[in-house]
Amino acid sequence: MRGRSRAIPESRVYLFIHGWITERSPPSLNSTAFSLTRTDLTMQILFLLLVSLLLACILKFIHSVMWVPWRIQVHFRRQGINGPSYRLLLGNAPEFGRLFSEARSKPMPFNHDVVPRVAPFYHEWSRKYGKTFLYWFGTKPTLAISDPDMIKEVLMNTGDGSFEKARNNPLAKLLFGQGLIGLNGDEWAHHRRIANQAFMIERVKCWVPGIVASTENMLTKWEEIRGGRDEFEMDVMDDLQDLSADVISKTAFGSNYEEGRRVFGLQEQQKYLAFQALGNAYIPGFRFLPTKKNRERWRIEKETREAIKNLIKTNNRVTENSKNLLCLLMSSYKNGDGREETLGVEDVVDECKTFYFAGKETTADLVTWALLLLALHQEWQDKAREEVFSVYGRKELPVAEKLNDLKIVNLILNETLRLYPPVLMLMRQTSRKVRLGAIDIPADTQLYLPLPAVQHDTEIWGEDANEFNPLRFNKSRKHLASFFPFALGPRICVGQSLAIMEAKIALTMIIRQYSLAVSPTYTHAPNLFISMQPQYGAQILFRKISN
Ligand code: HEM
Repeated sequence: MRGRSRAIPESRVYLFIHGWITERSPPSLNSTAFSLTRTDLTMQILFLLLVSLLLACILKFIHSVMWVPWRIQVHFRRQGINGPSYRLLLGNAPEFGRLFSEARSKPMPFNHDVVPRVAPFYHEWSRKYGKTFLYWFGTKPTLAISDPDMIKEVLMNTGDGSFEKARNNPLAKLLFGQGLIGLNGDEWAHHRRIANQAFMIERVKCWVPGIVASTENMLTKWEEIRGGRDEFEMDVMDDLQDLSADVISKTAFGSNYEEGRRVFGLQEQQKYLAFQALGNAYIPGFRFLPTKKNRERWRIEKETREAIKNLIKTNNRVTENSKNLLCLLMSSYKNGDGREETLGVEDVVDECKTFYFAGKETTADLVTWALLLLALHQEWQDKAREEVFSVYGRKELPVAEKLNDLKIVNLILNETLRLYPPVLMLMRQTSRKVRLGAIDIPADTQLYLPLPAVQHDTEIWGEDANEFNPLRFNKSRKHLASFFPFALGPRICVGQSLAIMEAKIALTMIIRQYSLAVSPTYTHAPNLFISMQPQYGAQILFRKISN
């Protein structure tokens, strides 16, 4: 027995236990051999740790990409909610992409049944699975809900954390920084209280002369293009985007608006870089790698922030700027419990980026679609022009006090926002388990509120839901959440009054000067590119109206 026990030395016992049995001769018990044994032991422990770590990762991976999605899918199916099946890792992203490319591949007749083109996945899946269905964005479950009562409950939720803004891809932060659009919780509430003060209607009215001046500049350019002809054709999209950028720059930076426009030029470059990245799958951490495009993104971000900070410094010295957004955002306000609140410089920089991102394309889209609709529906164009003549005459420049008298223009803008809402994707996220109507929704489920589909729904709007009929806004609506182009509730668009004011002024000044017709070169193809835009431009024939 003694001989056999000596035949298996201590060191080999370890090796055996850990499966590394070798034919090495037993080391003698001198100090070198002892330290070698300790090294081996450390290696063994490290190896064990690594194996355990790898196992844990594999288990976590299986848990999050297979078990959790399967369990959530079953959870919804038991409640009668179906949808396209979850596919490993990618979810329904490939079908989502395919449906969009198919929809974009061909134009449509000039009617207003645009949902199949701008929300093709909703169109397809709601017909197969019903208006409430579950789909997967990668491993993220997304519940589409179109019942106006449920939408109202989600949007009107006042910050108990049940329905938060869905978290953005970190790259999107390059576009709007840590501004209102991407914030949640107390930080959002703090920014929002100050932004609400800055966008109070009385303040927005002060920006009217600036908006009128920008529109006049645009019309002077159009007159140069006309060059004395009776009729000329123009794609209005780019000019209306420039007008919108000009207006935001003026409202934000007052007399420094030229420098402001340079900053927004940088933002425009950033937008294209960000969208290139957003088009690809997001790889965590990739944005920190010094690739050529990332270095370009960082450079633009640095330059933008520095330029806005310089504008803030200049702004503080110029007293006539006291009405601009920058100044209003830098001011302090008393909150509900009487405490003074302010935003820091970095916060103001983020908000300037946000306003540009949120306000430029959206407002330009509204005016673009309104002009196209008026060009198509001549009877409404005539009615709107008559109203403009009766409110402002043929020469008077629009003033804030009379904008509310433009009732027909208002109906037309509402009907435009119903049929062609600039913002198409409204997303929320449950931060905890919640009950919505009769549905139990687990935490971390995204909610897709199909704004265009609800606004075109024949069950809500009647058989003529896809017709252009501004008069429908003369009657009161049954559901608050059947029309929500600016969202609803606490997160309603902060720039709504500015957008409507700009759209009214632009329409007024354009239709007073020109009669419009749809150009034969126009191709109807509403498209989701950040917001709803005409894919091939908005070509309109303009005919000068003699005074
Ligand atoms: C026709 C033009 C516009 C439309 C249709 C529009 C639509 C919307 C919608 C639907 C939301 C809610 C998004 C969501 O909750 O997911 C929103 C939020 C927002 N909009 Fe607008 N918007 C327009 C113009 C503007 C303008 C001109 C500005 C500012 C200059 C602006 C600034 C914002 C901001 C900062 C938010 C975030 C508010 C918050 O979360 O508290 N928008 N907008």
